[in-house]
Amino acid sequence: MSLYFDAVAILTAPSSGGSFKSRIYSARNLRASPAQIYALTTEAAKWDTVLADVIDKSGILALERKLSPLLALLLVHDHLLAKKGIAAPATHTLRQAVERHKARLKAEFTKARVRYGCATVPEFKAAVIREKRVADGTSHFVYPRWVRINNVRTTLDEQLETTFKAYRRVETLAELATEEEGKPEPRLFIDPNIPDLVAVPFGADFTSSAAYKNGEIILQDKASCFPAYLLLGDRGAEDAWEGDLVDGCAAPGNKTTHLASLLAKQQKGKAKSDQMIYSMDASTMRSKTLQKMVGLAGADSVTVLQGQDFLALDTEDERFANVTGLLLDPSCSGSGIIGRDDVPQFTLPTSQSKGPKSHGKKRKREDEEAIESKATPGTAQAAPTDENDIADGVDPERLTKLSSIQARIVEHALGFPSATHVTYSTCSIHLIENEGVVERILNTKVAKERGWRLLRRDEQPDGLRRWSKRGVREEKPAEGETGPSGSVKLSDEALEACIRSWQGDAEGLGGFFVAGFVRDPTLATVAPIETEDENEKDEEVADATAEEEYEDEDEEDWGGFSD
Ligand SMILES: C[S@@+](CC[C@H](N)C(=O)[O-])C[C@H]1O[C@@H](n2cnc3c(N)ncnc32)[C@H](O)[C@@H]1O
Repeated sequence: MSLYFDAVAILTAPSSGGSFKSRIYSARNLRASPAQIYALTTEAAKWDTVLADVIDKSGILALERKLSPLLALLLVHDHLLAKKGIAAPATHTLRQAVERHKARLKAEFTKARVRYGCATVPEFKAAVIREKRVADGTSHFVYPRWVRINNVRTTLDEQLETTFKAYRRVETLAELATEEEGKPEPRLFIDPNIPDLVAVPFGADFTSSAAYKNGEIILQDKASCFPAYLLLGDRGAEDAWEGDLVDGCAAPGNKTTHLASLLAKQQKGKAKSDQMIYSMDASTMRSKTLQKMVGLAGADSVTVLQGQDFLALDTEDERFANVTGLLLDPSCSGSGIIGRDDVPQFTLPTSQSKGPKSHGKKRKREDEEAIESKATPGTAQAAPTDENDIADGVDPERLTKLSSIQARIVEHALGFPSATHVTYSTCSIHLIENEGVVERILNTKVAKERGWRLLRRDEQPDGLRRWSKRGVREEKPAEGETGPSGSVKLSDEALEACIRSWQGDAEGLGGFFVAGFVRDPTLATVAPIETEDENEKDEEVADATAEEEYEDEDEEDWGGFSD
């Protein structure tokens, strides 16, 4: 089936649970690539009110009987806004049904842009998005576009002089959301917590900039930058990180490339180091994305182990003898991701045609088959929200299984012979996947035997020490709602060591959790300690691992998309 018919089918199917993205990736019977369907539907949804108006005013639904309102909206989106236009041969009947009216459509679109007082399409897009946020009551949330500077290829100063030259620096995040008359002024906020991270207004689009295409800048949400910074900190050339690193659950590669960037910065001015970053992902498809992103970022220090299950990595393997730091960001419920469960809702054109003439139920198969998936925008990097594509939902059983795997993964990391620092992170808001895993880890045999403890707040890198959102002791559903609940028995100091972020506040982030573990030989016990019934634990983990499907294994080759 074609891109547009697939998109219509996905958008009109009854909900089968899970996030919109996971529904696309797990759907069978689709002809177009899931990445293209996702990009088309999410992009078109941003423009729905404008496109519905343009279609209504141009009157094409009354004239083109083959077009349903939703199909017309998707086709007109690509006709007016996709670089290559509609993804179908020029002779295709549906493409012709839209292109016959191109002068009218273009004129109505231009009139709409002028009505919004915008000189360019990107400005128009930003204005439309702003208007929608006011309409749905989320305009007070600040969700900027976060941009990380890749020190492997460039520096913050260099980018301020080039990519962001026309940007005016503002002192607060809120100023990025300020409404302005006429042409919005490009504004830039330099983040006070994460080095080399900046924020720009949400509508800013860098996907066609040289810096983005060359991997000099990487679109990565702020909270997603916490783990690598927590691991490698504010070191300089004098006290640079020693030893190799492992990123055990790495695709699409945001945190791996961040590790490489931090190492590159620490080593500036020093002779080329032979330090290695071993980066892996159990999913072979996602490993390809990882490999691409590492290449784009110029991260030569990274060796990608494609399709490698971190749990199957032999801690005693000689290659890893010098691994001192590990970053673990395993699959999680993704409950902290903004807009995760939103199936795009479309405002549709209203002037409907009287319906297809005689094709009826037997819509011409050739129509569908002739449409090829070639026009939906593709970009060079992963979108920030691509980090967690697998698990979803708040089914308590699922959360318990996820937390078992998460704990098992961190526990495995603590067993690397030379490891001194480990970080564990999720983009989940649930206690069981966060503080619950930390509590479990601190009670493991390996943690006690080897003297692992939490990296205290006062030991954390400056920017994270100053971050105020910390671990929680209890999770309770809000009044009148159902949801996971639970509590942990961690000390106040341990909860202060845990770092959190939440959706819907003035920080401009989604829900995220990270904790650092550090090995303190003075705490190591001599005799092994049994903390749990080992057999029972192994069985539980084996069950959970067996059920942790890599749903994305069927993904077609990743084409990338902007959010
Ligand atoms: C949250 S995503 C990682 C995002 C990544 N750290 C980033 O910043 O771009 C979790 C990844 O862990 C991978 N994964 C899950 N279990 C794994 C395992 N046992 N070994 C290796 N990778 C695993 C999944 O395939 C998925 O790509």
